[in-house]
Amino acid sequence: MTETAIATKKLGRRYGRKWGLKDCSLRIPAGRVVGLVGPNGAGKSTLMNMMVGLLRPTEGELELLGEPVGPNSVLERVAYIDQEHSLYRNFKVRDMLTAGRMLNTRWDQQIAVERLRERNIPLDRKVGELSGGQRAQVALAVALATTPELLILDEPVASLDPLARKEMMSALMAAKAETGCTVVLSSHVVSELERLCDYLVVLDYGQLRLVGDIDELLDQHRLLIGPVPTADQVAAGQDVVHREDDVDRTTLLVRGARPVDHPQWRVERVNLETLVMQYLSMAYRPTPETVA
Ligand SMILES: Nc1ncnc2c1ncn2[C@@H]1O[C@H](COP(=O)(O)OP(=O)(O)OP(=O)(O)O)[C@@H](O)[C@H]1O
Repeated sequence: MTETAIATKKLGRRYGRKWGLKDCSLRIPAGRVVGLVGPNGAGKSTLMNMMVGLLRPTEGELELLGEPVGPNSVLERVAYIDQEHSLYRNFKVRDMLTAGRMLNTRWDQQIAVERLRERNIPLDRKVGELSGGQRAQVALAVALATTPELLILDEPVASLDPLARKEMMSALMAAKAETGCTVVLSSHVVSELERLCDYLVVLDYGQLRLVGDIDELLDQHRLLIGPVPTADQVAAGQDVVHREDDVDRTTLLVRGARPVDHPQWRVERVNLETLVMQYLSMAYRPTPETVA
């Protein structure tokens, strides 16, 4: 097992004159559950598609599990589930397994069959006749039967109702616990990822905004809250990520908070949703090439 699941160096992808992702350098340890977060158009799918070999980088380097991404390479050790759950709707479930077996050298039929039996999903049913939640479970069973070391899911629960969402998330957590593989999943909704993920990547306008172990990120940041007139003075001694002025109080998100020597100011821990929202609303002006 390699220690690093994903390593990128100045990775970028351009569509015509516009960059979908630019200058992305990160290193993610193996065995983590990684939440890839950002608003519409942030570059999440662009990054994921490069990881699974569907898009070529325009510039930079990309290694998965210690190997550069390319045909007949590390991709055999990587499974991908896209937003449509990567299934042929006219195939019977059994046919999906046959296709999986023929296309993957690392295929383990028993993993798929057992998972589907546990969820009462009949093998002779057409994929298109299953519910959305069942289709998601078939996609996960097929992906896990390829015995991946890295499992990448592009918004796996976006199209599901709340119950199917919960079932898919539980199935993912159980699969992660059983196999120990690294999981990367994208979402717009931070609260959806909070219970599942222990590592975070935040993208916006094709730029990497924040990356790290979630507990460490939460420990490194604090909210300082106090009266507006003294805000400049307090902010001057801190590494301020984001500042919000209301009528009578200022909230500062700071990194590595230094002691605040001011009785009217209080220091609070930040939750993940606030942390991400404040990084996303940091003053940032996209360059002309990164906007449509
Ligand atoms: N095939 C394409 N041709 C031109 N521009 C593209 C193409 N695919 C993506 N883009 C642009 O690249 C940027 C990043 O898109 P991407 O799909 O990676 O974002 P995303 O974070 O996955 O968004 P969403 O959450 O809406 O799926 C966007 O501005 C998008 O318009």
